[in-house]
Amino acid sequence: MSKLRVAVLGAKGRIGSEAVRAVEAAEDMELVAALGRGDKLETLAETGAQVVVELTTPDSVLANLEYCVGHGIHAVVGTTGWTEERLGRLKGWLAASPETGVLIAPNFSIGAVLTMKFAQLAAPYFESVEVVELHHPNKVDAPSGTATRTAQLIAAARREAGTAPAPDATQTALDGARGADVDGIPVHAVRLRGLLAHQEVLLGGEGETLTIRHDSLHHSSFMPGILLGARRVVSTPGLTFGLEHFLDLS
Ligand SMILES: NC(=O)C1=CN([C@@H]2O[C@H](COP(=O)(O)OP(=O)(O)OC[C@H]3O[C@@H](n4cnc5c(N)ncnc54)[C@H](O)[C@@H]3O)[C@@H](O)[C@H]2O)C=CC1
Ligand SMILES: O=C(O)C1=N[C@H](C(=O)O)C[C@H](O)C1
Repeated sequence: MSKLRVAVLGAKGRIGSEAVRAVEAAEDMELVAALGRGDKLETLAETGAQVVVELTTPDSVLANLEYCVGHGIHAVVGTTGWTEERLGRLKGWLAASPETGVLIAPNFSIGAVLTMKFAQLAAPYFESVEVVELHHPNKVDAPSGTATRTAQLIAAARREAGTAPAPDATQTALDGARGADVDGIPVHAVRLRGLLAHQEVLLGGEGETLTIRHDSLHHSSFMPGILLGARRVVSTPGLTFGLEHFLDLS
C-alpha cells in the first residue's frame, strides 16, 4: 500500500517540530516536506504532498490554506485565530475545490476534546459557568482557540436548553477582571512559565460545584489527533471543524 504523502508547515515551531517526528515515525506516512517561515509553498506541489499539517501562526495560516486548497492539497490545521470572517474566506476557496478536505481542530488532544464534550453536557445543569485557560507565556493569542470553542459550545448548549444567564452582581470592575466575554461566557487566560496547555471549566449550582480540568503536559498529547486527522481528511471533502467529528463524538 502506498504511503500518505504528508508535509508540515511551521516545522521548526514547538508543535510543528513534534509533528515532523510523529509523521516520520508513522509507518503509513511519508514526510515529503517540512517548511518554515520564508520557505516556498511551491515545494508542496513539487513534492506531491497530499496532506499539509498546518501549525504556524494566525497571521500565516490563511495564505497557506489558500495555496493548499487552490492546489487540491488537503489540510489538517491546528493554528488558532479563527473568526466567522476567516472561516467564510476558507469556505469560499473550498467551494471552488469541492474534493479538497480541511480539518480545523482547536485542540488535537483526546482529553481536551472530551473536556469540551463534558462541558457541553454539563452546561445546562448549572447556574454559573466560567472557563479558565492556562498556557506557556510564549503563546501569542488569548484566549486560546480551545477555550473560545469550549465557551461557544457551552453557550450553544445553554441557549438550546433555555438556561438563564449566570448570576453576576458585579457593578464595578477593572478592565479584564471578569475575563473576556465569549458568547456570554466569561473566559480567563493565565500565562505562566512552566505551563504548557491547561483548561478548567468551572460550573456552579446551589450548594455544589463541578470542575472539569484538562492538562496537556507535553506536545506528544497532540500527535495521535494530528495523525488521525491526516488519515481521515483525505476522504472528507469540505470543512470539518473539531476533531470530535473524526472520533464519532459529535
Ligand atoms: N490545535 C492544537 O491542538 C494545537 C494548536 N496549537 C497552535 O499551533 C500554532 C503554533 O503553535 P506553536 O508551535 O506553539 O508556535 P511556534 O511559534 O513555536 O511555531 C510556529 C512556527 O510557524 C512558523 N511560521 C510562521 N509563519 C509561517 C509560514 N508562513 N510558513 C511556515 N512556517 C511559518 C514560525 O516561524 C514558527 O517556527 C498556534 O496557533 C497554537 O495555538 C499549538 C498546540 C496544539
Ligand atoms: O498555543 C498553544 O500552545 C496551544 N494552542 C491551542 C489553543 O489555543 O487552544 C491548543 C492548545 O491549547 C495549545
